[in-house]
Amino acid sequence: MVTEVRQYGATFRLDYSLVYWNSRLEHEHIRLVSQFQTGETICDMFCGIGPFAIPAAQKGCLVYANDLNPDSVHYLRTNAKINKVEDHIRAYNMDARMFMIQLMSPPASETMMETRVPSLNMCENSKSPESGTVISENGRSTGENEILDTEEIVQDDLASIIANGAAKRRAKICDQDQVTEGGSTTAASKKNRSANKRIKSFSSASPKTWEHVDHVIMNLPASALQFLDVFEGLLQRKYWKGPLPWIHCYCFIRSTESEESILAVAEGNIGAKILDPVFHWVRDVAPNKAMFCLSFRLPEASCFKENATENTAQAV
Ligand SMILES: C[S@@+](CC[C@H](N)C(=O)[O-])C[C@H]1O[C@@H](n2cnc3c(N)ncnc32)[C@H](O)[C@@H]1O
Repeated sequence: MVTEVRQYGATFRLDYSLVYWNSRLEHEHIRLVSQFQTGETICDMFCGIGPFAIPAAQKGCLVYANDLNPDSVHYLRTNAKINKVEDHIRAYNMDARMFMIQLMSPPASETMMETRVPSLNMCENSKSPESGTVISENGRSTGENEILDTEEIVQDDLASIIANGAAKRRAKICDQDQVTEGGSTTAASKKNRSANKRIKSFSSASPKTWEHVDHVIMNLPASALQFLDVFEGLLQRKYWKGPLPWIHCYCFIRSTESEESILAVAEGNIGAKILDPVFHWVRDVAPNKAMFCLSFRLPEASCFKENATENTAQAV
């Protein structure tokens, strides 16, 4: 059932049977976006059909928006067009951990004139490395995701990345014209050539996400806390410029839990102490359960951990 809803001046087209939508979050979407400044770079790890991404883009932010549900990404793109903000939105269809790893990995050819920008590896065609990673909050279809059309992420590495935690990985991005799909290899050179043309056409205008992003949105309240481990060792100190990003991680707090216990879980997953956390009550979802947004600046001790280890190893 395709319908259109309006939120604060933006129009959203969606099919309720295929994607997640909750009108009760309207105020929260706008509250968070009001914290963003024009020109900032935003990563939305669980974007749905774009209720954060579209207003942020309307505000003049550049938004890297990802969802594992291909139908969500389809409607995200549709909504970007309807609201005339396509230029400010980069859409991805992959697992949220892989999305962050890919965005934050500098391309091998950083120093070359023609920089390949992993952040532009947008997923009309992308493959989730773990089909089992769809969380029930996606609301709907798990759908088979597609294939990365410009770069190959080696599947074994991705599996070990997830298994070992973000601190032990760096996604491999290869300069090959072939894309591996579930063990078989598909020739994709023609497709890649056209994709690369697309990349070159706007890579100069895109910020280097491995150098800076301002905010990361994680609205998957039942399990976003578990995804915080992706930040451990995610950034490379030698590339990063400016302040570290704000993380906005949605979660549920039950009557048996407290802000302190949730913070302990977040710190355990991120592998560092979180300074000055801000808990914002969003809404009660049940008599004993409320939705909150935990916002904090990514701790240096977490995101540069891998580099610290590497440096130590080198020194030895
Ligand atoms: C609670 S909805 C939030 C959607 C949107 N941000 C909003 O506020 O309406 C969570 C979204 O996360 C997506 N999702 C679930 N598991 C995911 C994963 N592992 N990686 C990326 N997206 C995922 C779902 O498809 C769903 O659209």
